[in-house]
Amino acid sequence: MTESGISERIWRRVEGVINPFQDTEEEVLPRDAWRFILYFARQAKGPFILLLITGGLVGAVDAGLYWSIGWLVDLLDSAEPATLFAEHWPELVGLLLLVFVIRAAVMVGAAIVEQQIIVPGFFAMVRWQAFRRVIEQPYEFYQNDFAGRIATKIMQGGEAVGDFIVSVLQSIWSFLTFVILATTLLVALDPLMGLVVALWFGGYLMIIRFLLPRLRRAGRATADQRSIFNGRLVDAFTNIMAVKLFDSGRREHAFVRDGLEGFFQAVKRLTRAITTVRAAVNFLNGAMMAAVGTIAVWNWSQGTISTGAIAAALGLVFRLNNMSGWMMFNINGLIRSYATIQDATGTISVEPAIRDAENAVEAQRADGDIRFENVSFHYGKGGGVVDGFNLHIRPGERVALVGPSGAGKTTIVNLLLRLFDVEGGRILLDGQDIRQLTQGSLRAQFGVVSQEPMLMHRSIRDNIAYGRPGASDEEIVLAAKRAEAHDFIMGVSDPKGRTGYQAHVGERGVKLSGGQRQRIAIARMMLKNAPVLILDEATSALDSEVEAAIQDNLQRMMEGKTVIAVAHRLSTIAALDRLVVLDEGRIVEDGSHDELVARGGLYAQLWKRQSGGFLPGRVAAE
Ligand SMILES: Nc1ncnc2c1ncn2[C@@H]1O[C@H](COP(=O)(O)OP(=O)(O)OP(=O)(O)O)[C@@H](O)[C@H]1O
Repeated sequence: MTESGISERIWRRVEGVINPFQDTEEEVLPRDAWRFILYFARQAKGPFILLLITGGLVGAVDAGLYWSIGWLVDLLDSAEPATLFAEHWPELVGLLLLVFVIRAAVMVGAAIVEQQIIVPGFFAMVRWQAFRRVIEQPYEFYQNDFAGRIATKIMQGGEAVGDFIVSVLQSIWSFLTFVILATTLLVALDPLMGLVVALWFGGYLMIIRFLLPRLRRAGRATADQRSIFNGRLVDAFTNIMAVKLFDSGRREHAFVRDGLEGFFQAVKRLTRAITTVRAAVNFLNGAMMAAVGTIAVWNWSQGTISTGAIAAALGLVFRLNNMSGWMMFNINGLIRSYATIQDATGTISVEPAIRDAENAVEAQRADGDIRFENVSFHYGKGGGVVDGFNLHIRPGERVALVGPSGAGKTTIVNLLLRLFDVEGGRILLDGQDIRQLTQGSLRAQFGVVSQEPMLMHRSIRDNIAYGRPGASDEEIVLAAKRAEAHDFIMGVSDPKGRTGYQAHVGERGVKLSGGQRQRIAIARMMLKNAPVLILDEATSALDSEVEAAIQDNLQRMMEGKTVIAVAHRLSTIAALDRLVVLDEGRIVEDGSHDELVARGGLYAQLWKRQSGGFLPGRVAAE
C-alpha cells in the first residue's frame, strides 16, 4: 500500500469515530442550553473523554516544562562545564525528550482529537439532528419565521455546541490543570507564593462571577441582534423583485440600516464589557507577578531559594499571565457559544404544534368523502376567519369554493390538509377524524396545485418526480405531456449547460414563468395520482389557450376523484358539480352554476361582474 493510502486510512479511521448521521428517539430536543449541550455530549462520550485526558496532559506538560527550566538553571549553576554531559546526560536527554517528543505527542494528540474526531463529525451530527426536528415542524412554524434565520440557527447551533464542549474540556481544563500544578510547585518553594497564586485565582473567579454576567447578557443581546439583522438581509434578498419594484425611496436601506444599528449598539455594549474584563484581568495579573517576583527575590536574598527556583517561579507566573489573557478570550468565546445555543434552541427545540396522535393510523387510499363538522379556526385569534363551518363533499364530487378574497377558501383547504389544526369541530375523511391519521398518509391522499406552485432548486425531472419518488422517466414525460409542459421543458436550459428535464429551475423556480411553474406543478400532481384533488387557483397563471389544452387532461384526471377547486376566474370552475359560495368563513350559497345564477345572490353578482366585464363567459356561452 502506498504511503498516501496508509495516511488516508488513518485519517478516515479517526474521522469515522463519530457518525454524523446517528440520531436518537427523542422527538423534541432539550430547550435548556445546558441540557442541550449535555444531550449531544452524551452521544460522543468517548471522544470527549479523550479530549479531557489530552487537555489535562497539555496543562501538565506545560507546568513540567517551566519546572524543568528551574532545574536546568540550578544544574548549570552547580555543575562543572567539563563534566556536565558525562555526569548528567540521562537527565538532559530526558529534558530533550520532554521538549521534543512528549510535548509534541500530547499536542498532536490533542489536535487530532479536536480537529479530526470532533470538529467534522460532531458538528455535523448536531446539525443533522437539529434539521430532522425542524423539518417536522408544521407549516405555521415556517410562516412565523424567516427561512434564512432557521437555517442559520441550525448551522450556528451545531458549531456552538461543538465549540463550547471543546473549549471546556480542552482549553479550560488544561488551564485548570496548569493552575493546580503551578500552585503546588510554588507552595513547595514557598507557601507564601502559593498563597499569592491562590489569591490571584480567587480574584480571577471573582471577575468571572461579577463581570462575566454582563458580558453574557451583552453576548445574548448581540446574538439576537445579529439574527434580526441577518433576517432582514435575507428578507430583502428573498423578495428582491418587490425591492426592485418598490424600493425607489430606499426603504430597504432604512429597514436594513435599522437592523444593523441595533446590531452595532449591541456589539458596542459587548466590546465594552470585554474591555472591562480585560483591564481587570491585567491588573490582577500584574499584581500577582509583582508579588511572586518580590517574594522570590527576597527569598533568594535570604539564601532560602536557588536561582533556578526563581527562574521556575517566574516562568510559571509569566506563563499564568499569558494563559489567563488567552483564557479570557476562551471564556468570552464560551459565553458567545452559550448565547448562540440559547438562541438556537428557541428555534430547534420547539414542540411541534401539530404531531401525529399516539395511536394515529395509516390512511388507506381514500374514497374521498370529506366532512367539515362545525369547524372553527381563527389563526389563534379571538374570532373570525372560519366559524361553525359545515360542509359535506361526497366521493367523486367536484366542488368549487367560491367567494371574495379573504373569505377563507385557502384556510379551509389548509385545514383539510392539516397544515393547521382546527380550533373547534372536526374534519372527517371517509368518516375518520383526520387527526387520527398520520400526517404523511393523510397528505398522500391529496394532489395539490396551489396558487404559488413552489418548485425546488433542482432539475425539472426531480421536481416532477417529487410527486412520486421512484417514478420512471416514461411516467415523468407522460405526466409532463398531459400537463402541456413537455414542449417548453425540451427548450429549457440552465447556466451550467443542462437542458430539458435535467435543467435546474432556480430558487423556488424563479427561472420559469408563472404558467410554466404551474404546469410543472400540475405534472407533479398528475404523477402523484392521489384520490382527492385540490386545485387552489391551479390554472390562474395559464393563458386561455394552454388552459384549454390542459383542461381535457385535467377533466380526465378528475374522473372518479373528489375535487376541491378554488378559483377567482369563475369560468374555470363553473362547470363543476357544485359551487359552494363563502363569505367571511361561512357558506352563503351552495348549488350548481345554473341554480346559483338563477338565485341572483352573491355568486350571480360575481358571475355577472366577470362575464359581463373582462371575461367573455365561456361557460355561459356553452
Ligand atoms: N397565517 C395567517 N395568520 C393569520 N391570519 C391569516 C393567515 N392566513 C390567512 N389569514 C387571514 O384569514 C382570512 C382568510 O384568508 P384565506 O387566505 O383563507 O382567504 P381566501 O378566501 O383564500 O382569499 P384569496 O381568494 O384572496 O386567496 C383572511 O382575513 C386572512 O387575512
